[in-house]
Amino acid sequence: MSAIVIENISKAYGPTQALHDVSFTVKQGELFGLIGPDGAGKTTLFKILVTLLLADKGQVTVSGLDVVSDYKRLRQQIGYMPGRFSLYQDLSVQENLSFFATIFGSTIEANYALIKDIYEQLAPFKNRRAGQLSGGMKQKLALCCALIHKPEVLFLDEPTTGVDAVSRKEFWEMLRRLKAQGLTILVSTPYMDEAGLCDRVGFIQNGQILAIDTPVDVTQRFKKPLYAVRAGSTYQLIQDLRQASFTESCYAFGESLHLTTRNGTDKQQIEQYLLDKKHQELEIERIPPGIEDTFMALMNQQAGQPANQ
Ligand SMILES: Nc1ncnc2c1ncn2[C@@H]1O[C@H](COP(=O)(O)OP(=O)(O)OP(=O)(O)O)[C@@H](O)[C@H]1O
Repeated sequence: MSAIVIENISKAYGPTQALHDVSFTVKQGELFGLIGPDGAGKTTLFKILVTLLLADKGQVTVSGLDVVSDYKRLRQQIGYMPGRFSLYQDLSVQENLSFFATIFGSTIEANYALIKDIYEQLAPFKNRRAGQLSGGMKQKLALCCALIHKPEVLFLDEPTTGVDAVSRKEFWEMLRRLKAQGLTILVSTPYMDEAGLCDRVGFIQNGQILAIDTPVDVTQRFKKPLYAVRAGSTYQLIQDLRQASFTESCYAFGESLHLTTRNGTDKQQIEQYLLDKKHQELEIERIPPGIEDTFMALMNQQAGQPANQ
């Protein structure tokens, strides 16, 4: 059964088309990741899903309730953690949590089981003002506040942006535990490494969904051979590869460059070209595509389309 059903949603702000005919569903109990760069339309979509913004066209139901006609009942059943400003900076940890419980007519004690794991990490700081917590702690408190009325569906808009790597990892472990308790979770992120932690991912760019699939299956859409290339001078390497007639795309990925070629150009031909250009310490390896490679290829495909498509 689907917990979230999005059908043909479009939204414009004046001349900016923020969402263009977006449709997809999220299954009950699923951890679904919406992956896309800044400005892709993630926040706009979240605001429509949590009843804070009206779409120009299309329909959405969450837990079987329409986001427009049933918005009051729906607000009781969803938790929303916006990208910013969800906490009262001058209230303490405990006061923030009590406040959010109270506005939903609940108490911290009533739903403590759901937040216990997370709240225990915050307990030593329960009298500290939210504004004085670290980024990672703020995220944990904001998550507790979004959970305190025991929602069925949780919407998390870029919860790990600006949070250190250790806290990001911990945050995703918390999400897996919440999923195990039956929650449906829709989470957005600009970080590709987090995509692999979701049950399914949707790629969004320029207000359009480019692909939806499991993290493993989505990489099957990347059909061309992919090579990781390294050399003594990465700067010169990228210049030369981008000028090569066989290059379709070439990006820096960590320490190496990821290269896709045209017309079946193989490893020997790439090597010969780079040796002719006097590159040293060359390493060329055929590699399987990752989620980020797939997203980049889909984005390029979209960019290559005429603007009216
Ligand atoms: N209130 C607004 N008025 C005008 N344009 C807006 C408004 N809100 C968003 N936009 C524009 O709509 C597009 C989608 O923005 P949105 O915030 O939904 O994207 P996003 O993927 O959440 O990105 P970010 O992470 O930067 O918030 C962008 O081009 C943005 O500039």
